[in-house]
Amino acid sequence: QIDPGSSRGGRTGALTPPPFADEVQKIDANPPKGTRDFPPEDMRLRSWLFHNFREVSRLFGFEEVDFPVLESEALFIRKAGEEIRDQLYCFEDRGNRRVALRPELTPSLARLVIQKGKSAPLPLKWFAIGQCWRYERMTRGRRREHYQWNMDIIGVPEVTAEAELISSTISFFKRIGVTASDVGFKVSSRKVLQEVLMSYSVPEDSFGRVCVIIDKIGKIPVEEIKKDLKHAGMSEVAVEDLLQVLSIKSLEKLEEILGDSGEAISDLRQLFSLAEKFGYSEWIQFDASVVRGLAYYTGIVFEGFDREGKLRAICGGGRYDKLLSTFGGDDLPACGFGFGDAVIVELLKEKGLLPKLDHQVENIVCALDSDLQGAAAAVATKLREKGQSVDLVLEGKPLKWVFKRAARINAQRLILVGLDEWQKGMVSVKILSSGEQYEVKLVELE
Ligand SMILES: OCc1cccc(Br)n1
Repeated sequence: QIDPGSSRGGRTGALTPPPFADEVQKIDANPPKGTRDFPPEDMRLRSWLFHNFREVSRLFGFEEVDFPVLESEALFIRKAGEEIRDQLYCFEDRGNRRVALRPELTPSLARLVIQKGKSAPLPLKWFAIGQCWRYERMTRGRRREHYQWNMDIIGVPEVTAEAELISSTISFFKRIGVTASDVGFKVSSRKVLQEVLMSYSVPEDSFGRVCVIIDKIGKIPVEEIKKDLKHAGMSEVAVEDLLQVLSIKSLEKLEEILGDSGEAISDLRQLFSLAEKFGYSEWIQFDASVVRGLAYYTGIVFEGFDREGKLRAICGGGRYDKLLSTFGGDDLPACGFGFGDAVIVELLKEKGLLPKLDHQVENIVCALDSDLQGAAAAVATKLREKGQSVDLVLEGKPLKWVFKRAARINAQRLILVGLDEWQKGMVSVKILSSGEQYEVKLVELE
């Protein structure tokens, strides 16, 4: 609030710099590199997206949770060489604590599950929508923040949990007009990998690291993949054999290699059978190469992709049965997915599925005389108390300006408060789409 006595107090006062500013410093109006503002038109799209995230979560009986954007850095320190670690947005706070802007939501969810302990009866079905951060070198011009929708089921060891989660993402796609011709899910299990690595006696503690390397297949040259795998302790033969297995695209072929008695095959067979019952078989396919880039997955993993192959993964997730115990919690089975807010919008643009979302107001209320500003406020309040949206014109403006604003905000009705009508307890109403105009008693204004 500027002191009315100051040089800027009155509307007509000369616009000289206020006494407290030693110099006028023009700030950079853009947000920090890699981050976005959400002006109204973008915020309407984001709100529409989040509304659909929330609606699907509600339909699946999930409860919303949230966590701080700032977490202890320790939550994300894993030694598997993940990209998410290299790009951690971390710093030391004024209390000399190592903290980080969360790069994902799952570790926070695991922390909250541990914190709640037995007070949160299993199974937990929680969802969250939160902003996640990474410090990406801007040479790649990529974003440093995005919003992620996460759905997680804690306490269910059966593959029914993964089948339910995939069903929820497909429900989301269908709600916004995306079909199985646009998007598919590659599904596999890290137990496939585990069974191959065990047959070559690759140490268990290399597992996470090997998964992170394999997730780079298709993103970096295969020679680099092979070099990294050998560096992670795999023999030449093991590497060749593993890459052979990862190229398998059918469960029958996989069974030939792994046999039909392992957990990997049994989990996958059960998942594909459940997909049939859920009615989404056309959306999913087995693809042994999908491992996802997070070290903590231990079983089924899945990834939503655009069938035209133009975009990065749209969403992804899987089972992470060991994460809670690595945080010192109980050995609880868990699975979940993350669904970012950016790639999906690129897909909607590609498919011409962006919704038309205009700002809309039911009423614009305007006093025809400055002495009636209070009366106009009373009319606005009455309508708002009836649940109607009102844009109240807050200053004396010519009618031409009012009509222009009414058009810009897509107002349905213009309500004019004029002296003659007001003295009769009436206002004049104009339906802007038809031009119909009438006077109505204030007490009867609906
Ligand atoms: O999908 C990985 C990720 C994490 C944080 C921020 C952004 Br943008 N992307």
